[in-house]
Formats: sequence, structure tokens, C-alpha cells
Amino acid sequence: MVELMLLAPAGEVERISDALMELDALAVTVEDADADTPDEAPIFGEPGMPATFGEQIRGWRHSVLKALFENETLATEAATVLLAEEGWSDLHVQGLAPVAEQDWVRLTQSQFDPVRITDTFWIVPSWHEPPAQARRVMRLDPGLAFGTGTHPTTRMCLRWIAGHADVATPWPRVLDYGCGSGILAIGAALHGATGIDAVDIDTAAVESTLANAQANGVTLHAGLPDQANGSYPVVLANILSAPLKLLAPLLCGHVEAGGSLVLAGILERQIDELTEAYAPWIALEVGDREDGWVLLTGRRA
Ligand SMILES: C[S@@+](CC[C@H](N)C(=O)[O-])C[C@H]1O[C@@H](n2cnc3c(N)ncnc32)[C@H](O)[C@@H]1O
Repeated sequence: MVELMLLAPAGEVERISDALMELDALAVTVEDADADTPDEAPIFGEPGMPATFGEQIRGWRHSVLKALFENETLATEAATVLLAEEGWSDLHVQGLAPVAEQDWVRLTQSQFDPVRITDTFWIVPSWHEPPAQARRVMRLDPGLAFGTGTHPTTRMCLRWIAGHADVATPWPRVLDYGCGSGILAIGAALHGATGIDAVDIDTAAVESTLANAQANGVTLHAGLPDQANGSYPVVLANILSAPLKLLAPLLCGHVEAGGSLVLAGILERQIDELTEAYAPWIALEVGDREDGWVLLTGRRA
């Protein structure tokens, strides 16, 4: 296979990508042309929101498009057609390079090993055997939605579940708010919880949660946030500090008297801001820490 590299200005990237796909590209990836230079600028985007550069521009100032073609003839033809297009005078061909054949599936899989939550509770990709000491195993493969167990925020929530669930008196209801892959909801189910609602603003996350729940043989209800209803003995939310602040009244409203609220996605320096936002309803404390992230937990009076 051959990779065609093009330098494109912001604003044209989407159109050029589409054109490359129509010209038989097998895949197109876009990278920041200013990466590793003083002009490199991060782009931000909440899940489901358009990425922004600075305040309003979508994408990077200059982008490198890398298009994969079956052979050199197709790549050269595509470059010729694009350069002949009127109005794309800022488009430059950077070069063609052969791409070595790889076993992409094996390469991707090798990056995901089983994740230890406790000695006996593990997250294990489908292509791995569970470790011998694992007594509770969640089968989970990387997908479109966040939550494979490799992020400290997810791990802290799962550790909390493992440390607080009592299989003799399982939680009769659990709310996983911002469920992503459904990892926390499934974790709660594997610890005996029933009546689980897993909600997310991203429909891809909802679908992923349903598929992962089925793969693990657990029952839960997944849907958009308005599916959360009534009060729960346990409310888990691993989002980010800014949305968690806005969601304070709503999340606290879903915690039953004596119930627990577990929040993650919060950096050490955001502890005071968050505890203050939740103080009218629940006194939050640091329940766990890992790699600069904290878990804030509290009980509703
Ligand atoms: C960091 S991921 C956490 C996923 C998973 N719960 C975990 O612990 O790994 C945050 C999830 O929250 C969702 N999210 C962000 N803002 C939200 C909001 N206002 N309401 C509901 N879900 C939200 C995102 O779509 C994303 O799937």
C-alpha cells in the first residue's frame, strides 16, 4: 500500500478528505501540520461537541492529510485530480511513501492487556485469558465509547464499587451518569447490583453500553440522561469537573437519603471548587487519588 501526504489549509480538510475517499482512498487520517513546533495548538471538544481551535475555528490551522491507497498508480491519480481542482490553490502534495504490511489487529490488541482493579476483579479484553487469581471478570474491548479500565478515573470508581458493594445485600438500584462504555454500570452489576440505569448524552455510548452489558450477561437499562428517574442508593458519575459542577443539583437530587454519590474526572486542583458546588446537598470528601486525579465521595443526609 501507499500513503499520499497532502498539506491542506483549515476549512478545506473535510472537503479534501471526502474527495480522497471518492478517489478510492482506503482511509484518510488528519494530523496537525504544526505538531512539535511552536505553532502547535491543541484542539478541544467535549464528547459529542465539535472540536474547536481557539474560540471558533474547527480543526487545526494547517493539516496534513494522509491517505492510504492500494497502490502508487491510484495515489498518483488522486493527487493529480486534486491539484487540478479549481479553488484549492493552497493544497500541496508533500509526498508518497510505501506502507509496510502489518497485522493491524494483532498490533492493536497487543496494546490492551487485562487491567487489575483489585486482586480478584479484572477487566479483560476478549482476546486474553483472565488471570488465574481473577474471581470477577468484565469482558471489555476498546470501542468508540470511553471506558476500558485503563484510565485512573475509571479505575478509582471501579475500586470504590469493589470496596463498597456487599453481595449479601446488593444495591437494588444504581445510576451510572455518563456511562461511556458502561464499564461502571457493568462493574456494579458484577457485584450484585440490580435496577441499573446507565445514561449518556452520546448515543454511541448508549449503544456501546448495551452491547457490553450483553457480552457480560448482565441486565441494565441504558439511555439518554432523561432516563434517570427517582432516587438511587448509589450514583456514579465520571465526567469532568465543569459538567459535574453544572450537574450538582441534578445528581444530588438522584441520591436517596443515606445513599452515596461517587464523582470522578476531577483533578487535585479542582477539589475545592467541586466540594463547594455540592456543599448545599452533600459534603464531599476525597475517597481516592491516582495520577493527579481524585475520587470525591459523599453520603446524602
Ligand atoms: C470520562 S467518560 C466516562 C465513561 C465511563 N463512565 C468511565 O468511567 O470510564 C464521560 C462520559 O460522560 C458523558 N457525558 C459528558 N457530559 C455529559 C452530560 N452532561 N450528561 C451525561 N453524560 C455526559 C460522555 O459522553 C462520556 O461518555
